[in-house]
Amino acid sequence: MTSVTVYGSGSWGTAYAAILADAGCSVTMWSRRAEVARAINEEHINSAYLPELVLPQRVRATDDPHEAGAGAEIVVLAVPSQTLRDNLVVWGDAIEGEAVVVSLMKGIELGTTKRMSQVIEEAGSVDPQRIVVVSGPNLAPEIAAKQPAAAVVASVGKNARAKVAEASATPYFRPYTNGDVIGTEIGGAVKNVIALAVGMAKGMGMGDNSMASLLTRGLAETARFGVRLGADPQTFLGLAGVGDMVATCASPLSRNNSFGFKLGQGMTLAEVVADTKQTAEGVKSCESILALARSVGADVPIVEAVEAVVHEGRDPKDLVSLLMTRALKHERS
Ligand SMILES: NC(=O)C1=CN([C@@H]2O[C@H](COP(=O)(O)OP(=O)(O)OC[C@H]3O[C@@H](n4cnc5c(N)ncnc54)[C@H](O)[C@@H]3O)[C@@H](O)[C@H]2O)C=CC1
Ligand SMILES: O=C(CO)COP(=O)(O)O
Repeated sequence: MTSVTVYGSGSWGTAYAAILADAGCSVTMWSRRAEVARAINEEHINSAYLPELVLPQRVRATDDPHEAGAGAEIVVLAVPSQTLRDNLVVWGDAIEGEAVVVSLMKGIELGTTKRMSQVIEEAGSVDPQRIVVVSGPNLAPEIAAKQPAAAVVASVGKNARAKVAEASATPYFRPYTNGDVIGTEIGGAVKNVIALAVGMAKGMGMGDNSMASLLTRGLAETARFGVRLGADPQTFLGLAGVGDMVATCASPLSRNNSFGFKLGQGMTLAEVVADTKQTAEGVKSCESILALARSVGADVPIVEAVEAVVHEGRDPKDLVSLLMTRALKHERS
C-alpha cells in the first residue's frame, strides 16, 4: 500500500486525500489546526471545508508536520501558493529524501515570480525528477461528491508522474500523464485570473457571449505567455488549459469566479476579501503573473485589466473599455 502525506487540509487537500484513499493508498493529512486533525480522526469529517464528504477510514490526520511526513513515498502539497515557501522553511525537512513531491497549487509566487514547482525545488531542495504537478478541471466539492473528472499529472520525471497517476486513479478521477510542467502550471495559475474577469462580467450583468469571449481570449493569452516561458502549446488545449478554464469560468463553485462576481456586483475589495473564507489564488497571483509576463515580453491584456481592478483601484466597469478599445489585431498575433 502506497503511503502518502497531504500537507494542507483545506478544500482541495481534503478532496485529494479522499481520492488517494479510494485509490488504495494509506493517507496522513497535516492540518494546521489540531481541532481539524481531531475531527478527521474521530468523525472522518472536515466540516470547515467539505462537510458533506465522509473521509475513508484509511485517512488519518495530525497537526505535527514531522509526524505527518514520516515514511511517506508521496508527499502532496496543498497550501495557498503564497504560503508555500514559509511552510517549507518550517517543515520542509519532514519530507523524506526519496519521496515524490506533488503540487496541487495554482499560483505564482509574489516577488520571485516563481512557479510552485520552482519554489519546491528551491526551498524544499527537491530534484525536479521527483516533482509532479496535478492540475485540471477539479472543483473540490464536485470531486468530493465523486463526480467523474480528469486531470493532468505532469513531471519531467517519467517514474514520478507514473507513480502519482497510479496512486490517484479511481473510478471518478482519471489522471493523464504529461511532461510539460511549465504549461500545466501556467494554465492552472492564469485561469484563476481569467475567472476573476469572467466573474466580474457576470456580476455586472453580462451574458454568455461576454463570458465565452473572455474565456477564449483568456486562453489565447495564457498560451502566448506560456509558450514564451517554454511551454508546449498543446498543453493549453488539454485539461490543464481549456479544461480548467471552462470549469472555473463557468462555475459558481469557483472561489475566483465568485470573488470576481462580488466585485462586479459592486462590493468593495475589502468587503469581498472579508467575505471569502477560502483561497482565491488569482487575487494575489494576478500581480506576479503580470510581472512574469512583462519580464518575457508577453502581452496579457485580461490579466493586466484584472490587476488594475484588484490592485490599482480601477472600477470593474473599466474592464470593458480597458479590453474593448485596444488597437485591432489579428486573432493569432
Ligand atoms: N479548491 C479547489 O477546488 C482547488 C484548489 N486548487 C488549488 O489548491 C491550492 C490549495 O487550495 P485549497 O485547498 O482550495 O485552499 P483552502 O483555502 O481551502 O485551504 C488552504 C489550506 O492551507 C492551510 N494553510 C497552511 N498554511 C497556511 C497559511 N500560512 N495561511 C493560510 N492557510 C494555510 C490552511 O489551513 C488550509 O488547510 C490552491 O493553490 C488552489 O488554487 C486546485 C484545484 C482545485
Ligand atoms: O482550480 C480549481 C478548479 O479546477 C478551483 O478553482 P477556484 O480556486 O477558483 O475555486
